Amino acid sequence: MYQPVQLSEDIFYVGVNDRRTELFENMWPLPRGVAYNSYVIKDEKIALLDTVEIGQVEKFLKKLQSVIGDRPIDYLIVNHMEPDHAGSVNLIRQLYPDVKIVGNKKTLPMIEGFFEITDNLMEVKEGDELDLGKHKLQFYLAPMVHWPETMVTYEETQKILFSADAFGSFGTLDGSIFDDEMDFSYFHDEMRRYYSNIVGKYGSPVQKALKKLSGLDIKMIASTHGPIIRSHIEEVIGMYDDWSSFKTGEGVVIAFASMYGNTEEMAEVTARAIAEAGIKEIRMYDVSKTHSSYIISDIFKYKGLVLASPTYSNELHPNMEALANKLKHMGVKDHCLGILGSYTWAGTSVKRLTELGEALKWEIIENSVEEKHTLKKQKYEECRRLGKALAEKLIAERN
Ligand SMILES: Cc1cc2nc3c(=O)[nH]c(=O)nc-3n(C[C@H](O)[C@H](O)[C@H](O)COP(=O)(O)O)c2cc1C
Repeated sequence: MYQPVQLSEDIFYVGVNDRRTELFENMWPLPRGVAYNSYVIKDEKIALLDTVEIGQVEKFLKKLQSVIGDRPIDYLIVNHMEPDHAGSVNLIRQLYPDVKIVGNKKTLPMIEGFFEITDNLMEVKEGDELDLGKHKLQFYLAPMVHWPETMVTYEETQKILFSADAFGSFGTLDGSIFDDEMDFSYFHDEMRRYYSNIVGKYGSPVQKALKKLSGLDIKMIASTHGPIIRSHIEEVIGMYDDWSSFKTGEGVVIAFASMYGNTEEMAEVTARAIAEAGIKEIRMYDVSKTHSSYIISDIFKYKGLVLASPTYSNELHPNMEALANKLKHMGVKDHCLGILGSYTWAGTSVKRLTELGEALKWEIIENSVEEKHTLKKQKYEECRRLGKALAEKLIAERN
């Protein structure tokens, strides 16, 4: 039996926690689980806003029915078609055969494609309004945040933005559902890891959506993952603005690959020089130990980056190659890059990392360091110089 959670007198949270799934999208680790949020508005008409991942449907239906009892659902608003939210659409339709499924012109073909549902569909356009009685819903398209059909729904009377995946976070809602019921800073890292890895490629569509929504008076943001935000609205909009415009802070991520420790030693020496030059935020990651989602999340936070890799079969170390490919695929912008490499007979890792930095139009710190065999005096000094130069570049940008 679940206690209903109210956003307002007639608007309820009916989302669920998933603490069992190891990998979100079978890719991203979930050490703190994930919440699939769904909401229901109980008015003259009943509207359900998004559903949940199908594996969680039993809990979801219990919650939903504890709110609406025997009343039918009139509208199912599909803000986003990803299966973690649209996964239960078919079942809702079977249980409530008269429900009208509401989406935009990109949603409805997906409803047909995924569920073979072709009737009782209702297409809405930018700015359209749906009257539920006391409550009125407005729809705004947010294409490529981060799927093409994504839209958000604004409830006018309570001024709640149902924002689909935007402003979402990994992590379950452990009793506290609203940001002011918890230490919200606990969610910052998981929110950024969610944004950077899932949405991060689509900075410019996010910017467009933020501009579009800036005219709305928003009192609450109800995303499909993570806490409902009502006390940190400006802060999270600011965070999204920074991340989507690739605005970073002072600090350095050092990501290295190393089989025998030669490249790691170069990274350590460089890190020490960066610290001595006055940079306080340094995050060093072994790409073979730490999942790339955490490294990418910190790359979205800090401007400085050092990539260090041995040459491996004439290429980058495979785990560095994987990270490099993700960064390239995401089009991560505006970083200062220091490059380190180690080899034994013919080095190519520095060349490859330079190509990556150039492809992403990053500022590459001069004099990348490539050492043959173990680290010796001359290259040791070069690593120190590189670290100092990177730190000075970041410090020069203060204010
Ligand atoms: C499987 C394998 C492939 C390698 N391929 C190359 C190569 O193509 N060119 C080269 O110069 N060194 C190559 N090496 C040597 C390493 O790049 C070199 O030992 C380097 O110093 C290792 O750095 P680490 O101690 O950080 O792992 C290879 C080593 C291994 C184990």
